Amino acid sequence: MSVIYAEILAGGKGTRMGNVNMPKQFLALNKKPILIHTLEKFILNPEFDKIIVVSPREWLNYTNDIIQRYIGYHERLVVVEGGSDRNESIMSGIRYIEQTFGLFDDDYIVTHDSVRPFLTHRIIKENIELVQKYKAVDTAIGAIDTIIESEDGESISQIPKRHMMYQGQTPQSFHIKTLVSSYNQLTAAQKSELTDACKICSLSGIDVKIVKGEMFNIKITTPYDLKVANAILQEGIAND
Ligand SMILES: Nc1ccn([C@@H]2O[C@H](COP(=O)(O)OP(=O)(O)OP(=O)(O)O)[C@@H](O)[C@H]2O)c(=O)n1
Ligand SMILES: O=P(O)(O)OC[C@@H](O)[C@@H](O)[C@@H](O)CO
Repeated sequence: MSVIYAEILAGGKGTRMGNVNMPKQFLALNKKPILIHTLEKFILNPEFDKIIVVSPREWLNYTNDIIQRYIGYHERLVVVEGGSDRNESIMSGIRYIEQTFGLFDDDYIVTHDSVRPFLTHRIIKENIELVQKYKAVDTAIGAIDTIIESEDGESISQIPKRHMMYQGQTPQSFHIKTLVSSYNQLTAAQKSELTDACKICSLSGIDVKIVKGEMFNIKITTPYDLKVANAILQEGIAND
């Protein structure tokens, strides 16, 4: 019997959001913290046995307070301390699972950026379905613009075929033991270059399947993104 965990990544500082008084995942979107918008999507899916929120150490109490205020006590929800970078935060949540419940061969985890509040129930459902078959799943949208690669930021090194290019989103979902064993094989240098979690598996030669994302499943990173997010809400663009 599979156990499906959700891990909501809220352990960042949000530096690209500029001079705000709190990490961006706690900023209000239509009078409710971004994190709460995201959490509500996961709570609505009964397939998650546990929903783990990873938060910066100095914001743990605040995270629990806003959950209490906007959601109330929820037996499947738990807040634990994140890590020094995004993948260390993922591993921190997995350490909590191992220490609290143990790790078993049919344990899976759906990891998601807390600052992507517009993910849909379809995306969640397809991640849960595919990860139990294929061990690693990414959520991505086909590139709209032509992607160019530049090694020096001044001239183009190559222009890949656009129809083969995608932009990664989240959720990113994994067979937990596969993710952990792949991560433990990486060097510090390999880990430092990662900007997502699926590359942990692809570097180990594991086939990572793709779930189709949505253009509106944006990651709120800069003040511009926050304006876009408000427009998405006001215009009712994000539909399930
Ligand atoms: N140590 C970290 C770093 C990031 N994240 C989470 O990973 C998601 C995507 O990361 P990003 O958008 O880069 O968030 P920040 O690292 O907070 O942003 P910045 O790079 O601007 O500081 C966010 O929900 C963030 O909270 C995390 O859980 N733990
Ligand atoms: O931590 P950062 O926000 O810099 O990057 C995270 C992104 O890479 C992640 O949200 C997806 O794009 C992964 O495909």
